[in-house]
This record gives sequence, structure tokens and C-alpha cells, in this order.
Amino acid sequence: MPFPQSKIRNFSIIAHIDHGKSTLADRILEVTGALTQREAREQFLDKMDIERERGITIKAQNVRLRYTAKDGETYQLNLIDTPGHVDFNYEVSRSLSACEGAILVVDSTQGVEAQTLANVYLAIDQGLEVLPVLNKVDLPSSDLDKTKQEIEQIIGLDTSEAVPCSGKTGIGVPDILEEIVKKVPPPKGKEDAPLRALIFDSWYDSYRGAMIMFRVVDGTIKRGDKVRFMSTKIEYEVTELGTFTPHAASLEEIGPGEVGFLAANIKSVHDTKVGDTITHAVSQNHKPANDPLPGFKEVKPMVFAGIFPTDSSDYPTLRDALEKLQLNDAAFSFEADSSEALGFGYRCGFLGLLHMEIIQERLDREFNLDLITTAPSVVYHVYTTAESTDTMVIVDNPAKLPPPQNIQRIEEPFVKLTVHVPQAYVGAVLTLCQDKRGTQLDMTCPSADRYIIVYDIPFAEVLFDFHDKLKSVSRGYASMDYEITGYKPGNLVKVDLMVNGEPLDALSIIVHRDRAYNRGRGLAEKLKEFVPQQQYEVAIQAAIGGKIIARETVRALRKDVTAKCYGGDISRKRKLLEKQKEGKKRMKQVGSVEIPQKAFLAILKVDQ
Ligand SMILES: Nc1nc2c(ncn2[C@@H]2O[C@H](COP(=O)(O)OP(=O)(O)OP(=O)(O)O)[C@@H](O)[C@H]2O)c(=O)[nH]1
Repeated sequence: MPFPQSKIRNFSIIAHIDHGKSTLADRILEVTGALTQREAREQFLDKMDIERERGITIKAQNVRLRYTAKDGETYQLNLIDTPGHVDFNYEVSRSLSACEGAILVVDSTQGVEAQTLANVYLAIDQGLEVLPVLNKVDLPSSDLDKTKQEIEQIIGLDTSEAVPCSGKTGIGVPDILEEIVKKVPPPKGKEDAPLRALIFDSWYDSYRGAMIMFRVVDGTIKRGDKVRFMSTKIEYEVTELGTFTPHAASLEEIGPGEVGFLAANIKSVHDTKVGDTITHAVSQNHKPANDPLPGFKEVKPMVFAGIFPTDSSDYPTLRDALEKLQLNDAAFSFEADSSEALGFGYRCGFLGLLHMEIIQERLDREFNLDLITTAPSVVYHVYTTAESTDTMVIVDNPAKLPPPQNIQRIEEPFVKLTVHVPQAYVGAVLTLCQDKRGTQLDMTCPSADRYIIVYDIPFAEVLFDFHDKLKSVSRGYASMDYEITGYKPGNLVKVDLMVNGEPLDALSIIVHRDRAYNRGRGLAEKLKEFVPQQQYEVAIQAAIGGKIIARETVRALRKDVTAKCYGGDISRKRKLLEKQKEGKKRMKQVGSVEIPQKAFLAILKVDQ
């Protein structure tokens, strides 16, 4: 018998980054007896190493809990933890699609921030019941009245029953559980209808193949059932069904309204698609559903960079690793690419810089690959002077920009940027946005000492160091969120770098013409810092369309690493040579000069 839907509550926790989602989620696990105190202290839900180190949540995790409420009934709570960073909004909306309610965590020492609002809108759009809670009440700077006022004025949610709580001490957590039972509506799937289950996550397990996380909407799925993925029409026999409690637990069946995972010896990562609907294959007992569930909006990568193996024999391993990562992360894309400077590799698409860094780290850690990543770029729409009707080309790699004489105009992506900031820093934020080619759209002051500033600004300008700069001009008080709005023409040019006359295609950038000279000079100076001295002079030049705009010279020097060794200490000498070899791993030969990986990333740090 499936679990009665009237006793199921599916909910997510949403918040601005660092407002305490993961801590609260762990505390909920502890209060319901799913975790021991020790496990809870270790932040169980943030499983991946990278997450734990950086203290951020990347992949949504979900857990099934049993909770006996004050009404004496036992409920099944399915808790979906969601990431808070703007790069991962798509994961938030996916997780929300498996829920009927969301707990909105607001840090009562900080109040409503940019991503509080962005996340709450995602939940409201999906028709979820939103329950605000006021977190971190254990801190002396907690201000419940001000936080409630902001939630009411900025978001428009009633806070008369908002629970004050602390994920740290556990205060208020039992009240939150009661609120969930009382206010989150139970699922209303059709028990007797053909099976329809929504895939909202998947990952790769080296023993069991592709694993799928899903929410059953109608019908029931059982172990041994033959199921069909509606978009690909491929059929598999379910070998394993389960849920996380939070430890993985096997199940015989998963009924309407429930969440769980399945394994089915799915070897090809292309057979499973997040957003697809699972139904039954035709059999004596089962009839497939006619219509799939509405899937998800496809997420398009917004930022592109080249990833190249330092050792070209790693190329096939890199492909395999990228495929596996893609299964776990639908927003990540890649295609084969080649560079004159770096050889064969892949052009990869990401949602933002944090997303890119995480993929890079996972490739490094989980697959032990030595890689060079090029400077990231946004996607440009380039209108050429070609006579054909289709004159727009999409350029996600500055090296592929057509020659200037063939370009009619270049359009770049713009975002609507929203910044929340206290009054004292409004001036500094306006100057920063202006400096980044922004146009002010709106400025409001919805509550005492909180301004909301909205700008129309090129995506390329917010992509790189904007967040760091915003934090520094506002002493950490400003928060931001952005959404892509569309494309507009810009006066853009490509700046190329050359080392001893050899073009470094992987370092080309597209910038606004007004900044091109400064950027070119800055890039050449920066690159000089990273090019190791050689036995001959090395010229570093920056050029716009063939015209040299800057030149730096790395003086010749013969560096003998063993010079320090005297007295013929062979083992020490060998060690030094070994060390030097190690350091060379992350270098790339360009003509006769080796460029270290650091140089590629340092390009981003050049003041724009
Ligand atoms: N004093 C106090 N600190 C808290 C409380 N809840 C969370 N914190 C701290 O706030 C910081 C952020 O908490 P997390 O739970 O990692 O925040 P999050 O919202 O999950 O952050 P992301 O996963 O990065 O989105 C951590 O240092 C926590 O220890 C609380 O109730 N009281």
C-alpha cells in the first residue's frame, strides 16, 4: 500500500546565501531523529568535499523523514535542500517542482537580501506555500521586528506566524515542523492513473550506472517494473528503488506524492534527461501515460571557456569525465575545440564563474586531470557583412571572432542587476555600476536604511570581479542578483596577445573599445609577470586587429636551479630537478615559451 498522500509533506528550504539553510536542514534531521548529533554537527547534507570546504551548497540533496506531529499522526516529510548561489538558480527551481511548500529562511541579523527575493519569486511562481522563518535568533544582533517588517514590505508575505528560530541552538525547530504539517498542502496525485514521475536530478555511480532522482506525481512505481523515459522512449527494468533517510535505504515501491531514486543499469548517460517523465512500458498490468509532465525550462550556459589537458594523452579521459559531470549537471555543456596555442580540448559552457570553478575543481579532484582553462567569455552575437540572409554568428570564443572588416556590429548580453544596500554605501554602488557601463533603471527605499538599486548593465561587466568589488565598496553589506534580459549592440573589439610573435589565441578577449588600450597594456604587463625568464629575450605584445598597442619584454636569464647545490650532493640536486619538473606540469608550450596555467587565470584579475 502506498503511503497515504494526506500524510506526505514535500518541502524545500530557500534562502539568501549564508542565511543558514544547511544548518537548519541538519537540525531538522536531528530533531526528527534521522541523524545523530555528531552527524548533524558535520553538516550531513553538504556531501561534496568542495561544498564543505567552501561552505556552500551546490547539488540539491533530498531526505525522507518520519515525523510524529502534535496531532499524534505520523507524517512523511520529504526535505529538499537547495543551493543559494545565483549561478545555481536552475537547481532551485527544479527542486521546487518536487514540492508543495518552501521554508523561507531569513537571517534576522541581516534581513531580506537580493537572493532572498529571487528565490522567493521562484517559489511563488511555482505556486508553493511559503513559510517565512527568522533564523539566527541566538545572536545578539538579531532584530526580529526589522526583519519581519522587511519581509512584509519587500516581499509582501504575512509574518504574523513567522517562527523565530536558530539552526545553531535548535530553538524554534519543532515549531517549524508543526507549521510544515499544518500549512504545506499534501500532494494530490492520482493513485490509479498511469505512472508519471518527474526526473529532477541524476548522477553517475560507477557500479550502478546512471542514478535518477524523481518525484512520483501519479501512479506507483515498483522494483522490477519495466519503465519508459517519455522523451527518449527508451525502456529499462528498475533494479533498485530507494530513498535517503539520509542514508540510502532500499524500497519496494514509491507511490504518488513520494520522492525517491532508481537504478536500472543505465549505461549511457544520454538516456536520462532531467525534466523528463518516467512512465510504465506497455505490459499486461500497465498502461503508459499519454502526456508527459511539463518539464523544465532548458538552462543555457552563459559563460564559456576552453578546457585543455596539459598532457594530450589525457584527451579521451577528459571527454569521459566531462560526460559524467554533465549527467550530474544539465547546465554544463561541452564540445570539442582546438587551439593553436593549447592543442585539442573542449569548449565548455557554464552558468557563471562559480559554476566554472566548481567544474574545474571536480575535474581536478575526482578525475585527477591536469588541465589548463582559458579566460571565460560571454556569448556574443556578431552580425557580419556577408550578403547571405543569415548574417548573425554566435561567438562564445573571442579567438573565433571574424576579422574586423567582416563585422557589421557586435551585440553583447545585458542583465538586469539588482543590488540591495544600506544607505551609507549607495553612492559607492552607483559609481561602481556607472563605471561598469551600467544604466540606472530604478532606485527604491522600501524600508529604513535599505535601498534597492536596479541597473541595466553588460553581463561581461558583472561576470568577472563585480561581486568582489561590490562587497569591497559596501564593506560586505551589499547583496546582488541578476537575470539576463537580452542583447544590445556595443562598441566592442578583440584584443590579442602574442608571445615572441606567436599569437596566444587562448588569451584573446573581447572588450569595449574605450577600455581596449588599457586592457591590452594591463594584459601584457600581467603576462610578463608569469612568463618565466628564458635564455633569450621574450617579447609580449598586445594588438587590436593587427595593430600593436603594447609591448613588454621578459629579459633573458639562464636559471640554474641546481646552482645552490654545492659539494656534489646528488640526492638534493635530484630533488630540485624533480621539483622543477613537477612545476612544469601545468605549463603549456607556446612556440618556444612555456606559459603557466596561472597566467590564463590572472588575465581575469586585470582591472577592467
Ligand atoms: N549563530 C548562528 N549561526 C548560524 C545559524 N545558522 C547558521 N549559522 C552559521 O551561518 C553560516 C552559514 O550557514 P549555512 O547553513 O552554511 O548557510 P546556507 O544558507 O546553507 O549557505 P549555502 O549553503 O552556502 O547557501 C555558517 O557559518 C553557520 O554556522 C544560527 O542559527 N545561529
